Amino acid sequence: MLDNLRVVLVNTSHPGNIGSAARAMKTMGISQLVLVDPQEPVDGRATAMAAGAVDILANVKTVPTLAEAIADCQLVIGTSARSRTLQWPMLAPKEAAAKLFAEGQGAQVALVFGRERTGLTNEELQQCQFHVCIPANPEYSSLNLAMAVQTLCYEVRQAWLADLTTEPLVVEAEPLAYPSQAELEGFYHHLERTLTQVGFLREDHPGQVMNKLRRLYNRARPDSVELNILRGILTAAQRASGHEKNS
Ligand SMILES: C[S@@+](CC[C@H](N)C(=O)[O-])C[C@H]1O[C@@H](n2cnc3c(N)ncnc32)[C@H](O)[C@@H]1O
Repeated sequence: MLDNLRVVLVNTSHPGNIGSAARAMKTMGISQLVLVDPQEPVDGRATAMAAGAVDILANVKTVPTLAEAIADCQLVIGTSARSRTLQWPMLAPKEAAAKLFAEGQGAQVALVFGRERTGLTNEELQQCQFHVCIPANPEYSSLNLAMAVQTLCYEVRQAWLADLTTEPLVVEAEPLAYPSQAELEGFYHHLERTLTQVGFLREDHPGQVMNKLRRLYNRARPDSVELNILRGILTAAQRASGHEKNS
């Protein structure tokens, strides 16, 4: 499973932190590192901090947007040191690790970390299905980026180790297939377009409706079949209101 887990670092400002994060990952047996629009590329400072984890840096993937980094992921968990205005489904580190481990057996999963100074933006956090917060000292809860990577990767490793020592469960039902992040984004675009076409959303004044709907669907976590039904409903609503499917 640990091969299906990717650690995503968004817009890092210091290459040394990329190296330290790589080292933290390698000690926990996790190797997929994706950088979203780093302010400085991997360089000698990153290599120095990575120590024996330079292989992770050699295989690092760099992409321009978070959407691209997580498009093929079935589960995306964002990390944050503080609570935001719009509350999102929150997991404790152990719960997040258990989910990443369970779903990572058959699909790509991601753990997303934010900028050293400002963390993840609300828009980035809203692209994640769950948030995880390391319950640190409330008076000083912001860990250094690589320390946060270390702590959460450690929890994932514990989930993996616990599984190695327990008897396999007898699985009777087919596991649910969840849509990828790209399919979910396609649904949200379709939903927003349809709600605008039927006059529920105002293009010039959309407010917080879409963010709240994202939160609602994140809570419900539709599987792939359910998402297709929802898209079918949207298409029918578009047709009934005289709009073409792709208009
Ligand atoms: C130095 S922190 C950024 C702090 C930023 N002021 C904020 O409030 O998000 C850099 C990154 O480390 C991770 N991090 C730090 N402390 C964390 C915590 N207590 N729980 C979860 N993630 C944490 C997050 O990914 C965060 O974006």
